[in-house]
Amino acid sequence: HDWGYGVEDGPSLWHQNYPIAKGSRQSPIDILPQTASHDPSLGPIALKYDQCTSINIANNGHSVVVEFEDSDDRSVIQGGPLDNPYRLKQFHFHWGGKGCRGSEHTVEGHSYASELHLVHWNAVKYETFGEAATAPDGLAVLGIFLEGSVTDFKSFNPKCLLPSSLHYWTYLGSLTTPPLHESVTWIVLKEPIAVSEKQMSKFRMLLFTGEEEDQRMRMENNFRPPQPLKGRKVRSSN
Ligand SMILES: NS(=O)(=O)c1nc2c(F)c(F)c(F)c(F)c2s1
Ligand SMILES: [Zn+2]
Repeated sequence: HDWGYGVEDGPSLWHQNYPIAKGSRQSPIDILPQTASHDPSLGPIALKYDQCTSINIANNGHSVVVEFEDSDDRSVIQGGPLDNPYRLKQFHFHWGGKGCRGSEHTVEGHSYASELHLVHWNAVKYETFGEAATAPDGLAVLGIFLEGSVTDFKSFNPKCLLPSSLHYWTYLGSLTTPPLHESVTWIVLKEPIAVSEKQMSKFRMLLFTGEEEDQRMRMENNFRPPQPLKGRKVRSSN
């Protein structure tokens, strides 16, 4: 891969191969709740994951990704800032090496141990995920913070990964990994979910490299730091 999270290929160098890294709607951002404008026209988000069909789970060298069958509207997110339903394509995580750094979005400078991204695409307007991924209203990613605490969570359907409250912040942004397309309507839930240190340690056992490579690189700190807001408005649901 021509990018990573190390000293030679990390986020501060991505602009060399991906100039949009310095674009006007990059993600993640630091969310300031006090300056987020409450928008009463923002309705609740609706998640329909009941018939969700996961296909596989893989280590793609940057994260652990669970892919879903997206040939129809069986698993969609709609409502909130979205004008039509967006189909669930995959979910994946970002995390740190230890402690509470690891999330991509931060809230008043506060990081969480990890961040779950549920990636959806606008199949009403676009034929394929690839096409949607380059369109300004092509993707909707639901971000959920994971906070370390002593609890356990069972194997899951994404539905049970959700916190009790679906209150959210929303803003127009980008993919947080190359190609960094500015195609994402971000919906970040305010309430984190709890995961145990044991679960976090399982993430950290994943490798950036293949098992067979001699330099076993532990996968950790696979998060991009917050990017300039550049005049964007962050809106808050009620
Ligand atoms: N971290 S993210 O913004 O949710 C996110 N990045 C990417 C990405 F770079 C891709 F190439 C891709 F195919 C994705 F589906 C996502 S999803
Ligand atoms: Zn992500």
